[in-house]
Amino acid sequence: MARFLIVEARFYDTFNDLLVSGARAALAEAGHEVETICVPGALEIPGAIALASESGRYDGFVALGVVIRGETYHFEIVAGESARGILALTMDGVPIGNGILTVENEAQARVRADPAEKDKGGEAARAAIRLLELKNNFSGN
Ligand SMILES: Nc1c(NC[C@H](O)[C@H](O)[C@H](O)CO)[nH]c(=O)[nH]c1=O
Ligand SMILES: CC(=O)[C@@H](O)COP(=O)(O)O
Repeated sequence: MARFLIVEARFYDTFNDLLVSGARAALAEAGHEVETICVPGALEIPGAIALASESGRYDGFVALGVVIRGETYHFEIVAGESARGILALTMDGVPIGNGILTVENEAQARVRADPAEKDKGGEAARAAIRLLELKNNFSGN
């Protein structure tokens, strides 16, 4: 059993509830413990994971959030830089699954957040589980 932390940017409650539900179901199915914390937006997720990882209290992380395109370039920043920050941590050995939806509208978000549809929350959790398995295998644990 491992301990995972879900770090969610709770920008859209309805979609986040669906994403968290899917991630929790995947982690429970694999027999892992899970805690959840909230941050203001997707840009804060990589920093929150970095801080939590330094604590040594968690084995893996699931990043969840919803970024919906608005009128300005800010979408590219929020979507791209949150992903870049997560990948930088992953490349540094932190098992993270990225379930931050980056979509054009709410209809696209709903289909991807719903565990009965594309289940991107569950998908991100399974990715984090797999990365932790690889980390443990490569380190001989
Ligand atoms: N527009 C969305 C944001 N924007 C907020 C940023 O993520 C960040 O919190 C702010 O720039 C302060 O640093 N965040 C989302 O998660 N989703 C959005 O659609
Ligand atoms: C993804 C965003 O940051 C977006 O929701 C902000 O909307 P806008 O670009 O219209 O300010």
